Amino acid sequence: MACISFSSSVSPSNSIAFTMPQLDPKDGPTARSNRFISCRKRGGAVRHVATQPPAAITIPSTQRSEKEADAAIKSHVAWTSIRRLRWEGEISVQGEIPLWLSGTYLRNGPGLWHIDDYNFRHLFDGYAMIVKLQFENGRVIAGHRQIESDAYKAAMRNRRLCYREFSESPKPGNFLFYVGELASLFSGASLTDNSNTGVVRLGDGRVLCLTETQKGSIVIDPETLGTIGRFEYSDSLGGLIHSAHPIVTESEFLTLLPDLINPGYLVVRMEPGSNERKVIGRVDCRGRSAQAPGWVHSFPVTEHYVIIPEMPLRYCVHNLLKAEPTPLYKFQWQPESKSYLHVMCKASGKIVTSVEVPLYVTFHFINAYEERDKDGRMVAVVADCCEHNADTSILDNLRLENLRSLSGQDVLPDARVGRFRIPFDGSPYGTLEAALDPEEHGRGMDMCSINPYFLGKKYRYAYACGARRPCNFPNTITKIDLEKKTAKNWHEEGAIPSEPFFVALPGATEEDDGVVISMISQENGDGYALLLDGSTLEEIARAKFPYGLPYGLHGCWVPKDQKK
Ligand SMILES: CC1=C(/C=C/C(C)=C/C=C/C(C)=C/C=C/C=C(C)/C=C/C=O)C(C)(C)CCC1
Ligand SMILES: [Fe+2]
Repeated sequence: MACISFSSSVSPSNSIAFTMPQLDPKDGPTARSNRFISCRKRGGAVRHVATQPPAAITIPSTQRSEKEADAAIKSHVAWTSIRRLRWEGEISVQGEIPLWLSGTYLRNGPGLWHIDDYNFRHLFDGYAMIVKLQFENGRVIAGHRQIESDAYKAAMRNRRLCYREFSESPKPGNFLFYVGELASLFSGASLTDNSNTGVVRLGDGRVLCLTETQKGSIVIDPETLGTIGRFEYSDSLGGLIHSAHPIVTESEFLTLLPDLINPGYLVVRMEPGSNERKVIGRVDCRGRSAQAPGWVHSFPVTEHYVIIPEMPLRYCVHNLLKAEPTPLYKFQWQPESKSYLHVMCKASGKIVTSVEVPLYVTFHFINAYEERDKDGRMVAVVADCCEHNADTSILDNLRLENLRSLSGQDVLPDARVGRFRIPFDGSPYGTLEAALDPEEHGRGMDMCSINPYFLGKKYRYAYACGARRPCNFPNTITKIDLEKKTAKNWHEEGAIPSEPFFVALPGATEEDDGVVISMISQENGDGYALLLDGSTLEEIARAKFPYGLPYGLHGCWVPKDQKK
């Protein structure tokens, strides 16, 4: 296998060497209390020195600001670009992996945050990298690979940014250089297809990497991690963007398409084996003063309903096309437009209720369920999310400069499990409260998963990343008990865990019977895959990677024999 390495290293002469990967034809078509049940001290150096220094372009540190240079030296591996385009190999296991765990965990996320000496600004700008953990008979084959989106390939070929990323925009000259027509600036052609936010396995076995642009839906091979090609939606629904988190089950793919022209949302459904989305229904935005729909990074469903969030953090068409970054990137905060939740019947597409709720900021809904009275009549919908206290500052917190330079400082904004209750008695208002005392999880809360069997049903447990303060980023794996209103937290000093992903024991009778998988980026530059017991949150096993892992976002599970 071709392993092309590049470095972001500090040489003794105090100059910073950056070498970027070049596409190689061989690479394919291209409460500090006893709630913390585990806490190991791991010290270590934080200098990152390239193992295979290829022809490096050496840039004297004087060409970069002191702050940037300092951040590059001290940067945690979680915020450091991956050094190799791809790798695969067996990794050794400490502990015991249950033999029933048979299949592949895939995790997607940004892996490359620079082009030569040009450094990206934001965590969400990085070029997508997919990581796999293939579990078989207690062994683990691991690997990673860059996703070959058009945006990534164009950047590698032209050694410059060619598409609009989350916070980065190509200089007009660069874009025209690449695409060549001014009209494209206003057509959406300039938006990225860098599918770095998540990965889903469709009911028919196809695996898609996703971002918020529809064109950024990319089919990959779950075994080789190779990019197969763009997932072409065969309908004519149009539009540029969709929710980054469709609801995917064995029988359907549900998603929301925000309408940026006539503010509203289409709720659409796609069957396994098909590329055609069919409209279930449409809801118009209620925020009268707003000219755009609220950002829908994710949304929840119950057994019979789709919940459409209309958040006061709204898309901004103007910002989508602006060359320079704006404080809220592609969005604007419009509290005067208020917050709403709309409830659509999955079967009829009709809006059954729409309520105003307190202002909120969420990226990730956890789950939702229907509350019924003793006669089976609908009383309310309950919807839970990782809620940022109606404060958008988390987006700024996730700028790479902050992540790299504020490590150990207590700057992570507070978050909670926000529980919405949407009454079905005709009341125009819903409520939003913390589902448990946020101190239980250190007032950090994001990157959640549940037992997928409980999707849309009354549930008790959620797994997420919480905080052990002081910290500038969530640094615990937290199991939330929504019934007892308590949390158990796993923490290791200096470690940054990625989203804890729950895999249920086949035939389990308890909701938390299974394992939790997370990938850990360590302070000393190393990384490992971690398996926790879903019930006790005790460590079952860990398997060390031969290199440090950059932070990743969301994952999915591909059971064995259902990969294709
Ligand atoms: C919005 C548009 C785009 C890109 C959107 C992207 C890449 C959004 C990614 C959002 C993510 C990963 C949110 C995760 C939040 C995690 C949090 C808050 C964790 C907090 C920890 O405390 C483009 C595709 C660039 C263009 C169209 C519009
Ligand atoms: Fe997400």
